[in-house]
Amino acid sequence: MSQTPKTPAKTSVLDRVHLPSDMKTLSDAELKKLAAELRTETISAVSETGGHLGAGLGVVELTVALHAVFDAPRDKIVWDVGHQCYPHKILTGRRDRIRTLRTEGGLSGFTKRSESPYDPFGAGHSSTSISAALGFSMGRELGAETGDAVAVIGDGAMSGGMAFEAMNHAGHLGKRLFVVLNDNEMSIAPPVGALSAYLTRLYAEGPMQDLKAVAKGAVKLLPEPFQEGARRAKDMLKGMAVGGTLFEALGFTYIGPVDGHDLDTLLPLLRTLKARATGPVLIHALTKKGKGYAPAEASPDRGHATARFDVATGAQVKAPSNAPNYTKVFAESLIAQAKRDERIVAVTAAMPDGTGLNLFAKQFPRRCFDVGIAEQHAVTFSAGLAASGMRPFCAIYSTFLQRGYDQIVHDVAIQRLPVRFAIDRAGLVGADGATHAGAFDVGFMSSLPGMVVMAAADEAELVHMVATAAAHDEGPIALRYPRGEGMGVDMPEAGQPLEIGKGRVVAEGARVAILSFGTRLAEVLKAREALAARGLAPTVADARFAKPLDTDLILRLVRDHEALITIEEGAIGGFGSHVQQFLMEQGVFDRGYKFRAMVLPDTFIDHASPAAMYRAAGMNAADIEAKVLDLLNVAVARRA
Ligand SMILES: Cc1ncc(C[n+]2csc(CCOP(=O)(O)OP(=O)(O)O)c2C)c(N)n1
Ligand SMILES: CC(=O)[C@@H](O)[C@H](O)COP(=O)(O)O
Ligand SMILES: [Mg+2]
Repeated sequence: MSQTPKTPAKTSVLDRVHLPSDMKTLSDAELKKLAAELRTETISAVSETGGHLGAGLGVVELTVALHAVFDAPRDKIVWDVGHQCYPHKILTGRRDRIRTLRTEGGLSGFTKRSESPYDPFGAGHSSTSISAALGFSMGRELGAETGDAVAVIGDGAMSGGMAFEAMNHAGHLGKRLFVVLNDNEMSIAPPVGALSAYLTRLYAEGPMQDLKAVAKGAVKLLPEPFQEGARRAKDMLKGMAVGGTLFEALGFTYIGPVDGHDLDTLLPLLRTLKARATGPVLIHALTKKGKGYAPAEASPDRGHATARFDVATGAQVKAPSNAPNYTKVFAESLIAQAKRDERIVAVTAAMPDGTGLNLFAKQFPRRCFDVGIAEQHAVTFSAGLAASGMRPFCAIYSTFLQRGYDQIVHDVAIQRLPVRFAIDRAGLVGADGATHAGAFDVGFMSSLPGMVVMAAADEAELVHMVATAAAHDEGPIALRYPRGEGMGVDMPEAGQPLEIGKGRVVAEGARVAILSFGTRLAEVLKAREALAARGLAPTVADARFAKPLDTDLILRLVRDHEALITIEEGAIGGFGSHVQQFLMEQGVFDRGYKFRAMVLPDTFIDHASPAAMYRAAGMNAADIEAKVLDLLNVAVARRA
């Protein structure tokens, strides 16, 4: 294992590199030095900001080699997911802002087109890079002013269906395209699946190839004088069970596996390929997640993501928690339900820790499935499980569930199968920003006939909602809950199924009613306190369900109040829209009734702290208070 780097470090070569063009005059020896300095700089930056660490450390040499050989931004280097792009950002004119990563107004933690011409394609979700790179490649064929296209994709992301759809198409088109498969034998958790086993076999059965042996794969691509030597290298390797068959069958020239940390291999290989390749090429590079930083290398997720940390010890600076987080409450509630109902099974798409299903898997290893980064499959697989008589909880972050929408419609909802969707990270997530915000699930789930959609107002409600989902055999049901800590409320001994489609009144008041869906309830109650001080305490209700709506409750609130406000942490087209539609059909607006729906603004909110995002979204107690006062035509002093 490598040693923890000492700081402060000298960065004499890195200091001379402001853009990749500055690397063109560096010798290979200097490029090696650059890689070492880049690694130190990455560790130092992430220690101050927190963020994705392990993936970036694993691609330091690849990043240096790609930028040394290719000509970005004319050549398009497309990073899959984008969580490994911090070293790339440092080399592409953003070193001076690298310590602003993932903070308000600072650099994004992913690639982002609006941030730099060196980020030709934005990311955050996985398995998109080959499709995007192929788009650039074909754009060039059709006359677009662009250079080579290079996709850098991890072994985890390669398990996503889109990657294969893209390779299938690229192989068919047969045009020049580079895919670097960055194989570190890790996703966030250890990778699962036959593909992962296949990749392992590719190098377990044959040694890692040095440049000479790599010529086996690249033989057609090497300059004529070298081809004979390369052929000999190939002959030497004959009989060795070196693979690449799958990729070759898809129409790619397969090269590898090569040591993705060895610049003596990477640089000449990429130079040769850049000079000679004509069709699609896949370079299989073996790397280590967390490479070069002992605490990251030693961590079970190889340092995937981290809070701020002390570089010398690796100790992370974490805020103390005051309440259990929603993910853990979900997992423990599900375990309790699964003890009573052996039909309950759980499905995650490569996020066992993130969804809490790692805890479920410990208790019920045979009843928990990690399907890899394959949300579409996760949904239809769950539908199949449900059709077989099982009762699957398909636990997927809101943002990643977007991938499986047709499957939710076609395979689950139309067939009314009892799949239970546990939608974690629903709402604003903070530092991961717009790509990871759970903004749309209420809209896309509650527009489906027969779907039951719940949102937990606090962690105790979540326990009851898991019980509700477990008891709901009639069709699909979804429960949403946010990232992070609960409210610190008293927890029930056991979850009790809620009556489907019924909300609850939390506090009686007058004139205005606020109907909350989800965890903004706490802010609503804060606003109520402030309004009470003015003698304007509103009635507050928790809808619990966006579908079916509690129409009795809504009509009662309308009947007894001058105005109704809904609030949810979701985009336009969700709970508030359904309430509005209902009231419209009832003719309530014909009488000039006052109604407002507080939803996330119609913009993608950039990364920031959750508090700043709520401020930007106008979702805080002060905003709710202002909305009530506005509806009641109460003049207030303008806030600074
Ligand atoms: C569609 C989608 N699902 C899940 C994720 C969460 N996620 C981010 S990185 C990652 C693992 C990626 O593994 P790999 O591609 O091998 O990259 P590595 O971190 O190993 O470098 C996962 C599951 C995501 N970003 N996008
Ligand atoms: C890159 C990626 O998609 C994940 O690593 C994501 O950042 C995880 O988010 P959580 O921290 O909310 O699990
Ligand atoms: Mg990986």
